[in-house]
Amino acid sequence: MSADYKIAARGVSKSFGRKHVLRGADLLVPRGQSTVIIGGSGTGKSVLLKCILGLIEPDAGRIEIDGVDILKEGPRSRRDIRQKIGMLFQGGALFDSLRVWENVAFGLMQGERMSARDAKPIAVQKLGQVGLGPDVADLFPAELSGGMQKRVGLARAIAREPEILFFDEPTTGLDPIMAGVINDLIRQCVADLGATAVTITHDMTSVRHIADQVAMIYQGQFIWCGPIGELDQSGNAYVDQFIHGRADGPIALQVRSA
Ligand SMILES: Nc1ncnc2c1ncn2[C@@H]1O[C@H](COP(=O)(O)OP(=O)(O)OP(=O)(O)O)[C@@H](O)[C@H]1O
Repeated sequence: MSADYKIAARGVSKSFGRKHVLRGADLLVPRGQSTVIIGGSGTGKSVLLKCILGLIEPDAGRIEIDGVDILKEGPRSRRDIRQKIGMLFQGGALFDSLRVWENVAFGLMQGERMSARDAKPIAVQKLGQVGLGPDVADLFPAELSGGMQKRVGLARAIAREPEILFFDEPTTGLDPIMAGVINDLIRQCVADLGATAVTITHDMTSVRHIADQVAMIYQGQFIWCGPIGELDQSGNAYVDQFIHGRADGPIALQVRSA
């Protein structure tokens, strides 16, 4: 049954001390589609992606990738599974001491043992895909604007053409035109490479542009999941309030009563 899904997270829970961040989160990610996770700040979206990536160990639940429960696998197998995933972290997470092209080519050179000579042209081509010219390749991250660093992070995520792509707020800090370019690129990765994409974003324009499926998380659980075409008629008051950015509604009431 899970084989229809590239990723199946079931009953995933994670607490940090007394803070219960994920409380039995269930998320099914269809193969070769673009899933977008929406939800308020601090609701556990990044923590869930990090659990799937194996960077955070959940307290309970199952996480299957291609039908394999990764939580039951040993370190080597987990590493192999992680190789399938390209990730754009929220802050870019670039290596300051490496040049831009070395950052982009990092996975190619470390994971696939490609020589610098072979990897550099691929890095330059990926930089081109995110709208950065070859002159940027030899710079260091500190010499770039925040938006440019984000695009470098994106080029790094897609460099190895992974089967799974995670994007944590890919358009935050970008101007609207560049955000459009990045949204197109995410769609292109899914359409042309057949990748399975999971994106976290607060940008509703982006949601409508890139999502096949939308999942909304609230208080550590997924409370609605459906095709993008049904988002406006979800019949869920929490979803409605969130997508329209209304101050009043069940979410605000929860905040006030907290
Ligand atoms: N390693 C950690 N140790 C302790 N607390 C953590 C850790 N990682 C995350 N948290 C806490 O878990 C909660 C959820 O964090 P998370 O980054 O998943 O939120 P988010 O939904 O991605 O929010 P945003 O939209 O603001 O990025 C936060 O309160 C955060 O402080």
